Amino acid sequence: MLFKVRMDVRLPADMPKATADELKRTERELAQALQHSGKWRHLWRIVGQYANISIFDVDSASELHDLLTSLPLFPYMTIEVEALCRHPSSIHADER
Ligand SMILES: O=C(O)C[C@H]1C=CC(=O)O1
Repeated sequence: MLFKVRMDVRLPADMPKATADELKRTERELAQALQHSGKWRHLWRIVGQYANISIFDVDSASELHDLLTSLPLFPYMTIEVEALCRHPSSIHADER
């Protein structure tokens, strides 16, 4: 199942830089592992915002929920999810 996910990150202004840096480091490690696994198919920065648009390929909505809530930055993110399916006019036959 494909999902489009928008994540907006807002770290508290008074969060120590070392804490923020460690959160971002662990977030990057997990995000890259999930990309290597094929679960996190696309990760795009939204220009000018501390936000991203991502495409996830997971087996269920529950799996996506578990994955998103496991992200180190989850407590500091607002997340919007939209389910996707194949467009009948798409020329990309491999899309599910
Ligand atoms: O920077 C972000 O958009 C938030 C989050 C998503 C991947 C990652 O490494 O951090």
